[in-house]
Amino acid sequence: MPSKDSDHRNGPIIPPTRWYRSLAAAGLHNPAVHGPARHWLQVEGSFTRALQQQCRYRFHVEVCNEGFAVPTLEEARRLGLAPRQRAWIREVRLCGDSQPWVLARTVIPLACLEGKGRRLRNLGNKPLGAYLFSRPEWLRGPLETGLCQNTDDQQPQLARRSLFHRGNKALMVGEYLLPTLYQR
Ligand SMILES: C=C(O[C@@H]1C=C(C(=O)O)C=C[C@H]1O)C(=O)O
Repeated sequence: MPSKDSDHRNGPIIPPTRWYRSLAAAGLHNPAVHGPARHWLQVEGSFTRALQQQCRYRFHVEVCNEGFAVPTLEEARRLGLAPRQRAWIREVRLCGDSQPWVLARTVIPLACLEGKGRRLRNLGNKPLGAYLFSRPEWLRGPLETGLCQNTDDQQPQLARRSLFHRGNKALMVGEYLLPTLYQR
């Protein structure tokens, strides 16, 4: 997938991340999960909605990359996909009051794009959360906590992700918190 953000000069990028089943498990490796980011790592319901509530004047979604691409091996395993199987991958910045607050990466397997799911390819700047949370057939699984593997303090350090299920189909949403969100 062509990347518009192939280096840090263009702003934060989605880093390699190690995923844990719970906040407590991640906390054994990095106690920062219990700091000011903790609230955001545990938000239930729509993350978009929670961010909108923090804005003084404007929330918006900026699409960075969107298209068919091969998920990482770890993502493919988590979603039960064959290695090298392509999926629709959407990477965005969730911005509050014109500042990037969260980077998000969503992996949508081909099976999810069939039928009504084809709309998932045409979200543009509309938040995915508005789509998922207005359709009761989509159910969220448990939240995982991620520890990002980099040292630059402008980059995401902590993340969360979950699968959304519709029947036997699932897509995966990862949200990478930028320090600008929780160090305000
Ligand atoms: C899953 C949600 O959707 C949000 C919107 C996204 C997008 O538009 O690509 C990505 C991740 C989310 O934080 C949510 O609001 O909970």
